[in-house]
Amino acid sequence: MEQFSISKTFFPGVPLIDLSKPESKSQLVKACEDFGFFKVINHGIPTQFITELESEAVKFFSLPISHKEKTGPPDPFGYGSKKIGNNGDVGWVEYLLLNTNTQSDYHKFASIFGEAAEKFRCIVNEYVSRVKKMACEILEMLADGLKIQERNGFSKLLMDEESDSVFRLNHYPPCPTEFGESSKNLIGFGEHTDPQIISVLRSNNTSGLQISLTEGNWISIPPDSNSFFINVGDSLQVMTNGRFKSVRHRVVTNSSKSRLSMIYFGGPPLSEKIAPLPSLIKGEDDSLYKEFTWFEYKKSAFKSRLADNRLGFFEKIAAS
Ligand SMILES: C=C1C[C@]23C[C@H]1CC[C@H]2[C@@]12CCC[C@@](C)(C(=O)O1)[C@H]2[C@@H]3C(=O)O
Ligand SMILES: O=C(O)CCC(=O)C(=O)O
Ligand SMILES: [Fe+2]
Repeated sequence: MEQFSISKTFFPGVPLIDLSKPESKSQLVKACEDFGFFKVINHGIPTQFITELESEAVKFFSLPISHKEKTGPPDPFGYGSKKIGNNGDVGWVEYLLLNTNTQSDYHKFASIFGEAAEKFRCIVNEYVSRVKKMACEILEMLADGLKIQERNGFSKLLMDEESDSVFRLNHYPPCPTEFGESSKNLIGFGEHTDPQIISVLRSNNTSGLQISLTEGNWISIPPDSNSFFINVGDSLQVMTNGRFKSVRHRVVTNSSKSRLSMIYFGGPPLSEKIAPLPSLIKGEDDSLYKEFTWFEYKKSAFKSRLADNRLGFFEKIAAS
């Protein structure tokens, strides 16, 4: 028993997956089963699209607060600072939440960027479409690796015109304190799991991201601005009937450098039923989860606190 728990908490390091290698398919499946978290290289996204967006983001966050606030509060899209969600969570972070399918937020940016608003939106759109394509390729390799008949079983949900996906820019300013060391554990973004199917994160070279594989133990993830970090979301955990794990993660502040991250959250259409794929269970009765749509899950998620176990509410209680 003792040995088991030790081996369960042993973390050999972030799985590094080279998407150009044929063996990456089985490595992806293993990483999703073991940790729900991995890093990809040879992802095919030219650096130019990443650095261009990064410099737009830097420009945006360096605007005076009064300007930035004109694009907020996040309703749910727009600029937000410190407050995360609607239920009392706060962090040492400012962010921009954007819709990936419509330009409904465009007017908000036009008011502060003027003509540059169009350029900003173009750069975001270009980046999002590339990252989404990569996310779909990964989801197809995963479906293949799980021997699901429909290779696009997961990816079609992101490809759907109605896909409810989100894009986020997070900026964590340096968080100095008079007491030096004590700023080490300040929270930038509180612990949580992402509700969607898959999240694709790119950050600058400032540390802060941590994942938790066992309660209360946090593993710092070394930053790498040339790679993408991928994490399994709650919806993919459900669609694989718990075989893939939605990873708990958080961001702690840095006392001297600012961290900038950009994240694509690939989600299904609102009306989509989230349930284990038939080939991953013997019968409907073997689903670990009650039936729900993405709309229902999202609604419930937005009523929760960041750290809540959102899936718990949708788990079937084993008959005693
Ligand atoms: C307390 C919160 C804040 C939430 C909703 C709810 C639970 C989880 C948070 C996230 C995490 C992933 C991106 C996001 C956009 C999402 O879909 O779920 C976030 C959202 C927000 O930052 O507004
Ligand atoms: O900003 C980061 O690096 C991660 C933030 C995060 O987990 C999120 O926005 O869901
Ligand atoms: Fe997250």
